[in-house]
This record gives sequence, structure tokens and C-alpha cells, in this order.
Amino acid sequence: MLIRKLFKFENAHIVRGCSTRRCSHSIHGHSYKVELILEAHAFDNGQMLYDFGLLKGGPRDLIDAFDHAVAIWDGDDADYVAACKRFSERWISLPVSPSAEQFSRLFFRLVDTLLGLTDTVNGEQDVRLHSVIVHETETGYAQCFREDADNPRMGLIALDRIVFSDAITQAWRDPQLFEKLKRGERLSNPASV
Ligand SMILES: Nc1nc2c(c(=O)[nH]1)N=C([C@H](O)[C@H](O)COP(=O)(O)OP(=O)(O)OP(=O)(O)O)CN2
Repeated sequence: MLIRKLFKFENAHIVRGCSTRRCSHSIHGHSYKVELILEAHAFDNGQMLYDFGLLKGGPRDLIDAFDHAVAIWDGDDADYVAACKRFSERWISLPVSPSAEQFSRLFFRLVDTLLGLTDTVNGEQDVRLHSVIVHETETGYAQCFREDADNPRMGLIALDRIVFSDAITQAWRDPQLFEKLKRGERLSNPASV
């Protein structure tokens, strides 16, 4: 069985090298919708696959980090990167360009890492991230499956190449969340939300 939880955020970017000139040569924004799709074949103590409320903890924090922020490819022009960081306090530096495709891979890597490090406490059974859909517009989306997330032909998304600005991490309930993910620290779900 699959379940799906939807998240939303507003983000600005440039996607260098793409065919659409407005996309590759001008900073622009999108109202993104992100679908996290989870898979399992048995239920928790509440006869749910995974309580939607639990996804409003760490997974939502990681996605909400991108809200009202600028996503920067770390291989972009150095002057552009410096200007983004100078004039926007909320920025994320990425090892890949911020296309819908790469956003879907990025969120897969982040949320999959978080879920893999999280000890469940309510009888959840073998829950795994099935896929992530990122809607960039009303008409276009990308969907990342597990085999896409680590596909070197699509560019490696190493967590230590992702940088969230201080304004972003300080807004998290746990400002150390991403550092813990990078260290592979075990986390635990709350007993109730
Ligand atoms: N495969 C992809 N193609 C495009 C991406 C992308 O991330 N992956 N991104 C863009 C631009 O960011 C652009 O803003 C969105 O493109 P488009 O779908 O053309 O946007 P519209 O709102 O103009 O779409 P309509 O269907 O005409 O409303 C470009 N391509």
C-alpha cells in the first residue's frame, strides 16, 4: 500500500543550461508542491501505514527549509552565488542544479536518510520511501524513485555538499537536524504529536 503527504513551498532559482531561456537566464520563482509517497505492507498500532502527523516533524522541516529561499547550484557563476548569499538570508547551496528533477532527487535523499535514521515507536512496519514527486508548476512535475536518487548519471547528491544558511537552520525546531543526518545519528519518533 502507498500513502502520500503533500507539502508546499515557494522558492527562487535559475536553471543553467536548460532550453527555456526564461528559466536559464533569469531568477524566477515557483510555488512548489512536494508529494512524499511511502510504502509498507502492514500497519502500525493505529492501523495506519505511517501517521501523517509524524511527517509534519523532521520531513516537513527539511522541505520547509526551501520556503522563501533561493536554491543555488554550487557550480554556478561565483559572482551570482555570492550575490544570492549576500542579498538573501535564506539560501541553500546544492551540488546539482535546482530543476524539478534534481529537487525530487534531493528530497528523496534527505527524507530517505531521515526515515532510515528514525526509530519508530508505534509499531510501524517496514515503512520505506517509495518516491517523491515535485510539482514545479500546475502542469509539470518530476518523480524520483529509489534507483534515481543514487544514479551517478544524474549527478551525485552527497549530503555534505548541501549547505543550508544559518537563517534556515536556526528556524528549525532542532537547528542541528541536518548535522545529525550527516553524522548518521539515530533519532526517535515522538510518542505523540
Ligand atoms: N523537465 C523540466 N523542464 C523544465 C523545468 C524543469 O525543472 N524540468 N523548468 C523549467 C522552468 O523552471 C519553467 O519555469 C517551468 O516551465 P514550464 O512548464 O514551461 O512553465 P509554464 O508555467 O510556462 O508552463 P505552461 O504549461 O505553459 O503553463 C522549464 N522546463
